[in-house]
Amino acid sequence: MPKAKWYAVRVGRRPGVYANWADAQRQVEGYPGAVHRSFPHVKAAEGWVKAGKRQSSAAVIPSLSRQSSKQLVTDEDVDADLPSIEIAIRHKIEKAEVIKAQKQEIHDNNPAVSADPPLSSQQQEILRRIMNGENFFFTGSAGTGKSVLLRAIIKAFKERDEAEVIGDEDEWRKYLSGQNQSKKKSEVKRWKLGVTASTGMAGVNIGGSTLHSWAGIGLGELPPQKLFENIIKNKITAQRWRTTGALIIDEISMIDATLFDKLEFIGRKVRKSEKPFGGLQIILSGDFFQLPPVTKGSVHNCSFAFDAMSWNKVIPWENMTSLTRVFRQKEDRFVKILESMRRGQIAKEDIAMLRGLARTVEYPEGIEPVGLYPHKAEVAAINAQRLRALDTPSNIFAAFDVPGITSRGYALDSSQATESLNKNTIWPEELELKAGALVMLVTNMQDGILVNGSTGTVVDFLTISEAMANNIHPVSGNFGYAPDPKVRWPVVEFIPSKWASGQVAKRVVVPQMSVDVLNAQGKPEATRHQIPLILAWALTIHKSQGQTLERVKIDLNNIFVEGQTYVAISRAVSLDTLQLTNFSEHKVMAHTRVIEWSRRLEQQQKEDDEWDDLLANANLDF
Ligand SMILES: Nc1ncnc2c1ncn2[C@@H]1O[C@H](COP(=O)(O)OP(=O)(O)OP(=O)(O)O)[C@@H](O)[C@H]1O
Repeated sequence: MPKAKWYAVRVGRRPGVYANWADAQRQVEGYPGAVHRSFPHVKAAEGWVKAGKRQSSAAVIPSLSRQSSKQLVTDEDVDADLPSIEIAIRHKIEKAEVIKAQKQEIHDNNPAVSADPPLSSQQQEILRRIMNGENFFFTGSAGTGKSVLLRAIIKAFKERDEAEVIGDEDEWRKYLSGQNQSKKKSEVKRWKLGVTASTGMAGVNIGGSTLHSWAGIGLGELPPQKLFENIIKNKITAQRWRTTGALIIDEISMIDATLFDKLEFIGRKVRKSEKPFGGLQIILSGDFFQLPPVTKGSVHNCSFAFDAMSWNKVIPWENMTSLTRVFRQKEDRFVKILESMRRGQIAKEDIAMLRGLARTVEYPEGIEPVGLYPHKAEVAAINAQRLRALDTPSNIFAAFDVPGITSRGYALDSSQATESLNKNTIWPEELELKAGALVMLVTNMQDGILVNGSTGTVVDFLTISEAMANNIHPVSGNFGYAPDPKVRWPVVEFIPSKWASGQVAKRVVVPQMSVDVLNAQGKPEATRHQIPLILAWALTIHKSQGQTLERVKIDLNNIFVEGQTYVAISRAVSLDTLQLTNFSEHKVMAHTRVIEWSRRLEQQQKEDDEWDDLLANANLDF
């Protein structure tokens, strides 16, 4: 007899529980932001639908209570008239339920996974070798598709080891605490792939955690033996080290040599194997010519991961590859300039040409470029001043943060969750918007057209139904909760992404969505519900790393570290849409040790290629 299934529609035309998919499908198909799933028991399905109703009201209360403009709330909105103490009490009660329901949700809404292009043959070959179990380091200039390849690797692991990729934390806990002994150890699901990055923001971008949190090393400053002893005291962390099959570390350029060696030592000790990292497969990605490790002393004297004593044992020369094809920029001259700038060089004729880019670029749709600056303080001041200058009403959207569990198994409180989200994501705790504001999207949309870095202007504030009545659709992302139908969300006119897709300008409504800071088990440590926009008149170069900006204005006046000029300029897609002020030859800086090391890598690759050609052409008749 086939198993019974109940179809629960939380958000759709008529929310409820349906006995067959055809009925449920009618409620969700084509419905923006529809949320549904199936259950084996009717009670569970009903409970999930009810929990959804509570969640969606709880989710918007904090936003409503802090909106400065009444105009945002429609007349039927009763919550807005409740006394604030009553709202606070209701919020507290409902929050507990929200957290409970939140934990049940499988977080497959990874914002990083949008429609990526097919891999090039070089990307495919690296993917093949990694899936074959080899340790690997792939690098390449900005825009050569490192992030695209990384997402493909994560996807391939997930498809191959489906059930085991994330593992079941609760099952592990039970097993480790002596419950659940009916199962053999080999039957308990376990983690297979560690997805990490050197910084929280890079971790969020690939749907992973920080390397520090995965490894359970805190700041990583203790001696290696002490770190090892601390790790084995925490069963969850120790088991993670022992049972992970492969570990991804993105933005490896920001990990220093000492930390790399410490981690390699811990790998051997915890996994009781003398193989590098104790046999854990290591997959590294990053560009040493971009931003260097954050060091306590002078940034110019930092040590890089490739300086580590264990580096060559972990990654032999033949397992390091530089991606060669630049996809972000299409103009040959721009690609060549960037390539030499990456190495700290610039030709005389290019200096003159780059100085000439100080002009103002006029754009047909009137949407301004994003400004990139080295320092946080100047960014905040510019955005605040530009917003103040607009005489349209101000609308403030407060984030709703939900605490989760840390990698070590501790529950965060709400202020810790907010702290973690502020540190590890770019999503604002409070977002003030006005019609006329220049904004940037901070997540990838599922259509693959609007991406992290797409910019546009706020043109209006509308509820979802008002927007739909005007043929303006919500962005195609994962909302976490259904967008509150009573709130007037910003309508944004995004610039045409000709370079990415050949599409024309898009006017869309951007409601509240969600972002997770994940713990090492792939579960949320903290979740923020907020509109995924930031003000974009100014942005730090640091935060722009990894982004593609169609229109960009860069001021190099206060550049202070190697790689900064290169990171900033390589965000642009063409020289026509780049405005560059305060450019001078000495602002182009690359770290001398990175230059030397990279030369050796290229030399090695050249020799390998020559050998391959030689062998291919040789008449080897054995
Ligand atoms: N195989 C490919 N075919 C076509 N376009 C690609 C391919 N790989 C990457 N791209 C595109 O090139 C752009 C840059 O890709 P990506 O962000 O992965 O580069 P990156 O090397 O990670 O850059 P950065 O170092 O600046 O972060 C993206 O728009 C991406 O969609």
